[in-house]
Amino acid sequence: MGHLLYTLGQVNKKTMHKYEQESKKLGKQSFMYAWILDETGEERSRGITMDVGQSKFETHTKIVTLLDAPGHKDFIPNMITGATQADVAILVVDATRGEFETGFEMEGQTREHALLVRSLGVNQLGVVVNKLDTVGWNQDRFQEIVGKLGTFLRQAGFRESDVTFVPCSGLTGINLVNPPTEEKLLEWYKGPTLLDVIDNFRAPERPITKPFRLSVNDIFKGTGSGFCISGRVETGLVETGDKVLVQPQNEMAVIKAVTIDDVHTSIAYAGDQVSVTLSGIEMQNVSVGYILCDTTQPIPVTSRFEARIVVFNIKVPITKGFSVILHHQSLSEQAVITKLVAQLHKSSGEVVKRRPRCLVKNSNAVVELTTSRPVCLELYRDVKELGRFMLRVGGVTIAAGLVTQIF
Ligand SMILES: Nc1nc2c(ncn2[C@@H]2O[C@H](COP(=O)(O)OP(=O)(O)OP(=O)(O)O)[C@@H](O)[C@H]2O)c(=O)[nH]1
Repeated sequence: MGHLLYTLGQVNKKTMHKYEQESKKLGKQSFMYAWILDETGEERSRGITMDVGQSKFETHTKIVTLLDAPGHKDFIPNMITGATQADVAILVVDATRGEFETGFEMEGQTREHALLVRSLGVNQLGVVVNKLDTVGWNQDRFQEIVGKLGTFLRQAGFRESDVTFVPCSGLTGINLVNPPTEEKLLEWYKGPTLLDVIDNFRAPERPITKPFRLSVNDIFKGTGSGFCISGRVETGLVETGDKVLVQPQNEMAVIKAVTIDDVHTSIAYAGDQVSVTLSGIEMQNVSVGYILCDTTQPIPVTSRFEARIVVFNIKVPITKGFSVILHHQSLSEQAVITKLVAQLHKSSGEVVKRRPRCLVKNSNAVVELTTSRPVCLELYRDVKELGRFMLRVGGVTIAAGLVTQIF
């Protein structure tokens, strides 16, 4: 993605030259493009993304916000933060022999990432089959990956027509932005570049007529009075001067300023990534994961709710009293599965068993959850974006869920 941004002119030559020199000094020159999005010293020295990097670029038909999410399994909570804000996703796999296989095995991250983005509501996917230069642009290798991953993605709930595979080399830049000149690739590939794939995504519909909700992803001191929070407007719209309710804190605040991409604006709509300056509330009373919302139609706050869950490939069956971490937007909160209400048929959704003793891998169920502190949730049928969540245990995602009832 760093190389794509550079080719699109989003990074100036001087900065790129600096990254090249500095990465060379550390013996990590091959990471010079990764440094465009990995900005912290630790990310650069370890050579991995840890937090969500954000940047912007344009295609023929769209202005795109890129959220570069970490791939390493230690940073899945950050990846979830990125994925919950995403309309579409690009899944990058390494075509090098052995590397794709490692990522695709049971414990690898390729499956988990694909399942997570699908469970979080992303249904259009571009799959970058990267590093094809390491296998001499071999068509059979590309097809092998398309075959294996394609089958898995269909099982994960992606429609075949919504998934596009694209052969690339992030290092050399081949087939990222410009049509390839590499002879070995041209022999068999006539498809889109990565930028074309992004340009061809359908723009999602924005729920701008629903009551205002903004999920807080970051909090920081601004330059003037008050402080700033950044996040995505999930539903509705927000204007400078608006009074908003900060939940679950149940405190009022005033929007002093709204900025999108560092430019002041008076109004922001559902789907916009924004920073807003808040006043009338103490900075320490706002946390990541909180929701700013409409004062007359506030978001429900609860510690007990019912949900339909899809259980992933777990080793230990889920029983009543099971402790989990609930991931909802940017929030992670301790929770307990307090009731196993019913086990459902995987495809029809009909109840196959009431009050099951346990839930095994790959099953569907209705459960009741209790969180240790109140959280902001919506019913999935009212606001999809705020009615979804993930459950994790010991660093592993065990289930994805939809809120069906709030108590
Ligand atoms: N040979 C080759 N190497 C590549 C290619 N793309 C990336 N690399 C190298 O792979 C390494 C990892 O690149 P990153 O961009 O940090 O990979 P990432 O997938 O973002 O990894 P995380 O930051 O952990 O999510 C760097 O040394 C890159 O130069 C490619 O197409 N061909």
